[in-house]
Amino acid sequence: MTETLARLQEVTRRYGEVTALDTTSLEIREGELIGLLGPNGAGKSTLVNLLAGLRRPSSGSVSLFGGPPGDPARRRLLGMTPQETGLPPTLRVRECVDFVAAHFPSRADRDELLERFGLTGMRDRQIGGLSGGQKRRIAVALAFAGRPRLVLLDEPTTGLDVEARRALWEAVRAFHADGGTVLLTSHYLEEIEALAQRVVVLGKGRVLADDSLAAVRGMVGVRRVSLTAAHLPELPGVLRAETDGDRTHLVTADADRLVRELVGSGVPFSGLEIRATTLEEAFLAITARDDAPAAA
Ligand SMILES: Nc1ncnc2c1ncn2[C@@H]1O[C@H](COP(=O)(O)OP(=O)(O)OP(=O)(O)O)[C@@H](O)[C@H]1O
Repeated sequence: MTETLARLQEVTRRYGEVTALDTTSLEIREGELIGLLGPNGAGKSTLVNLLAGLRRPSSGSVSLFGGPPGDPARRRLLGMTPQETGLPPTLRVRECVDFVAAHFPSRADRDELLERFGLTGMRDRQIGGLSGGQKRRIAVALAFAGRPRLVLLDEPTTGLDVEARRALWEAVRAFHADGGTVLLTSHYLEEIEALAQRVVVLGKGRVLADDSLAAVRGMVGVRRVSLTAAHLPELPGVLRAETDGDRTHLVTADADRLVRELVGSGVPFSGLEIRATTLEEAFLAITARDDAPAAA
């Protein structure tokens, strides 16, 4: 049976009046690559910090490798890149990797690690002289320095250009292919689609969906209806509308009804296309549904 590496059970975390996580349960099993998706303030960082033992729950329980996350022996099996990191500016890149690795009993090969994250060319440079994106790449690489079993990456590629982002995805994939387990949060839906097998959608501190990428899309059943028309009447069930040149794109949970109404309205249109949604559209539909008043 696959081992559970980390678990939140009915966890609530409050900051004063704000409930950042609301009776949330989640299990991370060995070998998974989980994408944690949610709008600003959904509770993603709070969840990551609870798993890393940096915060304690207001109620409920959190376990990491079968015990309390604050326990140093357990923390040594965990790699983490928080949302914001400060790196010592006077250390050289290789020195910084060695310094972090020295805290772990099992260490990644430094030069291999630098190579994997595209940092070989800057190994002898002082961190203070590097760009924000370069520092971010180092901060992510450091999460892997102690050969962790589980890695938590909180928005790992924020601020990186496309090339650096792709290099980092490759490194995460390679770690996962070697049997590593990863939980990553991201605002880049493309990133979740590119990496994750399981998607957890958080909204207002609650798990709105926890399933495979395909299932999360299927669950909301959202379709994108595109057409060209000079003028469109009011149509039912439109979750979002966008125009792109002369094309109009309508996101809806009931494409059949929308098209019936459109045809019934007698308005001329052409180039009708209906397709499955991207994760972004599915995600917007899930969170929109959560905001909607309960059906009578
Ligand atoms: N230290 C804190 N003190 C007070 N409120 C906090 C604190 N940390 C988080 N919060 C609040 O808890 C809620 C969840 O925040 P959290 O940072 O976990 O969300 P997030 O999903 O990571 O957001 P983002 O995508 O913007 O990083 C927010 O309303 C936030 O303002």
